[in-house]
Amino acid sequence: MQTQILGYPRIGSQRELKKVCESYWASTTGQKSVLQVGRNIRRENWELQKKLGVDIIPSNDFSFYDQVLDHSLMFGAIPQRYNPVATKEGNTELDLYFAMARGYQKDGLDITAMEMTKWFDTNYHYIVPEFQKNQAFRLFSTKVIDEFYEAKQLGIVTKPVLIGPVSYLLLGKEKEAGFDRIDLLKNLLPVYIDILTRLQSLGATHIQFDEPFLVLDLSEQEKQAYQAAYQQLRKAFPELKFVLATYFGALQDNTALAVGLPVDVLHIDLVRAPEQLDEVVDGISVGKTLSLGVIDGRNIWKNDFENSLTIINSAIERLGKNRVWIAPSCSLLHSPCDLELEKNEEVLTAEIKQWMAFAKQKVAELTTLKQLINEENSAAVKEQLVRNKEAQQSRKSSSLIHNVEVKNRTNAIKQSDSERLNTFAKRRILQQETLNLPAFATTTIGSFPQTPEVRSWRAKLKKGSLNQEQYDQLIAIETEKAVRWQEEIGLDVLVHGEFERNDMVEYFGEQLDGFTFSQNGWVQSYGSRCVKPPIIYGDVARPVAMTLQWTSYAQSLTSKYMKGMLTGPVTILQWSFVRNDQPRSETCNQIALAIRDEVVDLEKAGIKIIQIDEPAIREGLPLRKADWKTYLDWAVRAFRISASGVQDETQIHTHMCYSEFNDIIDSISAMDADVITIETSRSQMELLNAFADFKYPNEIGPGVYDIHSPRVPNKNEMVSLLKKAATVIPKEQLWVNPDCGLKTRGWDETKKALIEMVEAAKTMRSN
Ligand SMILES: Nc1nc2c(c(=O)[nH]1)N[C@@H](CNc1ccc(C(=O)N[C@@H](CCC(=O)N[C@@H](CCC(=O)N[C@@H](CCC(=O)O)C(=O)O)C(=O)O)C(=O)O)cc1)CN2
Ligand code: MET
Ligand SMILES: [Zn+2]
Repeated sequence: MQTQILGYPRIGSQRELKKVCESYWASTTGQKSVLQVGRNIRRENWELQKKLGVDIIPSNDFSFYDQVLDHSLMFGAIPQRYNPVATKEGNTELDLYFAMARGYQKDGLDITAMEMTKWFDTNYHYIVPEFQKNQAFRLFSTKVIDEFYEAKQLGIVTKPVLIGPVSYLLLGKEKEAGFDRIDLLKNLLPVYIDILTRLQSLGATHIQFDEPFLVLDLSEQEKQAYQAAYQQLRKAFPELKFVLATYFGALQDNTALAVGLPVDVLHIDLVRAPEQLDEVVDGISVGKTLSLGVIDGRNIWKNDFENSLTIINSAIERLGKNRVWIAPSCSLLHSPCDLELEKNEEVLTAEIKQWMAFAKQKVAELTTLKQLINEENSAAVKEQLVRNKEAQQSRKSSSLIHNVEVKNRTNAIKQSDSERLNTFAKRRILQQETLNLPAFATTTIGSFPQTPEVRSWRAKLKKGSLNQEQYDQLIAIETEKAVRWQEEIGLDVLVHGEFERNDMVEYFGEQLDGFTFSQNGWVQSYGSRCVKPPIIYGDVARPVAMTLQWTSYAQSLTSKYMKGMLTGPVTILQWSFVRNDQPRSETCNQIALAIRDEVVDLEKAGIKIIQIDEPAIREGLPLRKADWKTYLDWAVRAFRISASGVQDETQIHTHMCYSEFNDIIDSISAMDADVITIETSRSQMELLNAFADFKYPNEIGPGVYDIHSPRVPNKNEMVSLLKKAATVIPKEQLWVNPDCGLKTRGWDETKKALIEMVEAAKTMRSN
């Protein structure tokens, strides 16, 4: 029995990649150091996996920004608008690559970035491939080949990881009418063949194809594409061992398809979908190996060895040891790097830490499981099993986890707790009277630039070189500056800027019972941006108000409306590492009650507009349609519980980004927020159609500019987006705002862009 890894975190255990990329973008370091950091991270990852005893180690799981974008560059799927960047003297392939990811606004060029969206149900974002009708593909970037060679030079023969051809096409988007992207398969396969030819000649023996779409609902045509693609690849490479990786769910009705594809190893996710084991084992043909994803790649809890051994042994009984591999459930991209770096017991106590495993520890667990199976039962290995049992037992019986009051309160939630007092139609009249806002009211989504300076104050507070009072003073000044500036440029509804928050989820987690934290448990979210998801280990409660002080302070500075700014229960749940000992819905209700109390406190303090962000509500949607309703019912209800403790006059906003709303618009509507702000600019208002078709009754702020790119939009382009919006949504319902918060931007570009945005709103009013 062998072990494999599908992918390893690539940010570096000290976020080296983030740091060097950001310096490169700021022109404070050269390309050489970027490439060097990349090489270092790859080497460390390979050598670590080797040292920890992994049999099949991946390559090409590294990326400077995003693995899907890597593939677009590899296949030469480079939108034409980047030609000037590609041909400009002095620009390298990496410059072209970053231009596609982030847009390009220099040397007199002004080119928008490619769209970004969520990677399945994770908080990772990928760059969406753009396809034209007669899209041609050719081998452009040789990264996968170079990295295989690089590892080989280090003495490690790796398994190159490719996104499979069908999933790659399905991840993309048609940029003109008149074709279906799946029909591009025939153009694409020759490039795969070219790549595999080169890899094989360099000595590759195994190739991993990631085909996560196999756990989604597939059309007949897509199923046929799978057959066609893998038969053609198999025919071209009878010798190479193909590892087909599925993850994030069960194969279900695609089981027959998946087990029938001409590959050598099939990987399945047995953490998300343990129930699929029997059916897959039944179906898999002689000669094929099954890779069991038994270690959770999406959470930080220690593996339960006894449970895993049962699963593995049951597969071995029927397939034999030679036809079974074991692995983490999915790429470890979604796990933090190394628990050993967590040394501060005041942050993460020893009791809770012993229940956890990060990427490196998961790799070690994998080897231990293999040793236990292969009966390399040295005393040390047996000892591991005993200690693992103790850790599981300690968690089950810990007094830290349960809070009777919280359980009683969630059990007592009534229907009326999730309902506003009156319908939106009635509330709207009252809110208009109270608030008296202009048409095309302008606002922002909450955060203003988290400059290195602001972050450094927090770092100093942690280190003790600033005390709480000094820190608060600095934040107060920054907040006041932001308030004054918003007044000056004439925004209608102001925000306090979120300067006091490290992250919109972690900040709340830090103030809630039942949460703990890591100091260095970073996970890539997109590009160089990382999150440090809080860890929910027990029942959640709010001991004291969380945002009252800063919101009230900001409101006291101005006679304009200050929006209260909260993160909603579904998003806090979705962006945390959650308990696996109770249903997610239960944890979500506990959080909802905590947020509800905060909303009520803000209202009491005179805050008239309160935004409850739910950017992750779409992301949490199950991958299979059959499971949607159950999820949407509890998720929408949790949001409504958090929002319904207030009077009709209090205006509740919500905000979402990266959301394909078409298929869940009724649930979005059922959230019954008075105003929803959404991300629409990168898709040119396309997303609004769902709201228009549904005749969405409440107010909407479609984002008029992309905040993920440093590019500054001008007034005219925002006016034209707003005009486009006004053709599908009655203008009385429209707000004007950016796509999302501005924390990742600098002040210079933020100021310029918002001044243009306010001007755009004025133009709309005068039309
Ligand atoms: N959780 C979450 N998920 C989300 C979003 C989000 O905002 N939060 N937004 C969407 C897009 N994703 C995003 C994810 C991360 C960031 C982001 O800005 N991340 C920051 C880190 C934010 C943070 O936690 N900052 C901390 C720690 C900052 C830090 O790095 N400190 C330095 C020290 C700084 C110094 O000495 O000056 C260090 O620890 O080394 C703070 O401000 O306190 C980053 O990567 O740079 C933005 C968007 C979707 N998913
Ligand atoms: N209020 C948050 C902000 O402006 C919402 C972000 S959604 C990812 O940063
Ligand atoms: Zn957002």
